[in-house]
Amino acid sequence: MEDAFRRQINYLRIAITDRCNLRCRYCMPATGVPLKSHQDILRLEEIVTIARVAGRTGINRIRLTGGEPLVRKNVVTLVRELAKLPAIKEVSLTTNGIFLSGLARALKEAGLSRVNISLDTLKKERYRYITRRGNISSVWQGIHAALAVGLAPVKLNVVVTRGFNDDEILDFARLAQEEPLHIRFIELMPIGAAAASAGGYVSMEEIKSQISRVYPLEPLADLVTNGPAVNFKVAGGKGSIGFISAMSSHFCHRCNRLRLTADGKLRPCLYWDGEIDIKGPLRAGASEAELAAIFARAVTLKPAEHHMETGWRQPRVMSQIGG
Ligand SMILES: Nc1nc2c(ncn2[C@@H]2O[C@H](COP(=O)(O)OP(=O)(O)OP(=O)(O)O)[C@@H](O)[C@H]2O)c(=O)[nH]1
Ligand SMILES: C[S@@+](CC[C@H](N)C(=O)[O-])C[C@H]1O[C@@H](n2cnc3c(N)ncnc32)[C@H](O)[C@@H]1O
Ligand code: SF4
Ligand code: SF4
Repeated sequence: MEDAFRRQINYLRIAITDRCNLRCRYCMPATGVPLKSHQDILRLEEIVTIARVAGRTGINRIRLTGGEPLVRKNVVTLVRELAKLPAIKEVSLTTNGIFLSGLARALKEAGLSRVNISLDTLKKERYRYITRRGNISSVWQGIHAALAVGLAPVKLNVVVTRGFNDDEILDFARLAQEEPLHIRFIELMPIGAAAASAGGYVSMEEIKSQISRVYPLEPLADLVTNGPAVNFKVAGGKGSIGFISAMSSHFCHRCNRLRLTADGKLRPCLYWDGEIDIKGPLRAGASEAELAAIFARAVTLKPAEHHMETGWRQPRVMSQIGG
């Protein structure tokens, strides 16, 4: 589908749960967020129906996110059903990695293509601090399991926060040189729990110039991606380095996506709060053609770009949108 700004929309991010086993400080409050009832959350077969309809409208790549997608019961079955849909060329996953080691093989066998794993620090105590409860060893077990079963390329998402983990930029760059890991530095977006951080992000240019002084970077075109990262090779390295510059140099002009929230709303943009209910019509018996028309309407509502610099006045936090 083409939107009003001539962008091709072919990618759907599905938040399969609003629950999470962590409480990352920039993502949600310490107390968590009020969870939707079981009844309000899309059932797995409903997600598959919506994905099949999405396929009719030109969506051919799906990413599962959340909340934490691996806390959803039967996530492997869901991946298997989605990967079987003829129109869908790729099913990928964004996860905090804590439960990945036990699921990686089954996910791969079910048809998952690849994983992005969130890891903001290499230090055990810092990891516990930023996630308010996580054990970094479990994440490393997940990363190794993903590499072992071939959920490649394995990407690590690193949200950089000034004064917290910006002293680890070179350590992550070294990791990209020594291991087949693709490190993506993400500018902190002032959304949800991070709403007060507008302007406080560490820019891609700042990170890149710090890295370039030690590790020469060359543009890299062939890393599998459906997303906003700009990627570089580290000279002589096994992995790569990417930048997701949502704030300093946004990529909205090449936006290709819609989002589906766990409670069944189609969201045309990460930032804007316009949402269209698709769960209601689905449960009321709408045909697949009628549901496809809802997708088409969501695409027409996509804005040209975000305006995160003007703040965040919405009730949702990031875990309720899926990142
Ligand atoms: N501003 C903005 N940020 C996004 C968008 N999509 C993803 N992000 C952010 O990019 C970061 C990485 O997202 P991932 O879930 O790993 O997905 P991706 O980078 O699109 O995935 P690849 O296909 O591997 O490139 C997260 O912090 C997301 O919140 C988007 O449409 N707009
Ligand atoms: C909301 S999480 C959901 C998936 C999974 N729980 C995880 O952490 O990977 C998706 C991505 O959004 C990122 N994220 C969350 N809040 C963010 C913010 N305010 N700015 C930038 N990225 C953010 C996370 O670091 C993660 O990589
Ligand atoms: S970033 Fe992911 S792991 Fe962390 S609290 Fe948000 S949803 Fe959970
Ligand atoms: S902020 Fe909105 S318009 Fe910009 S890339 Fe993300 S979803 Fe697309």
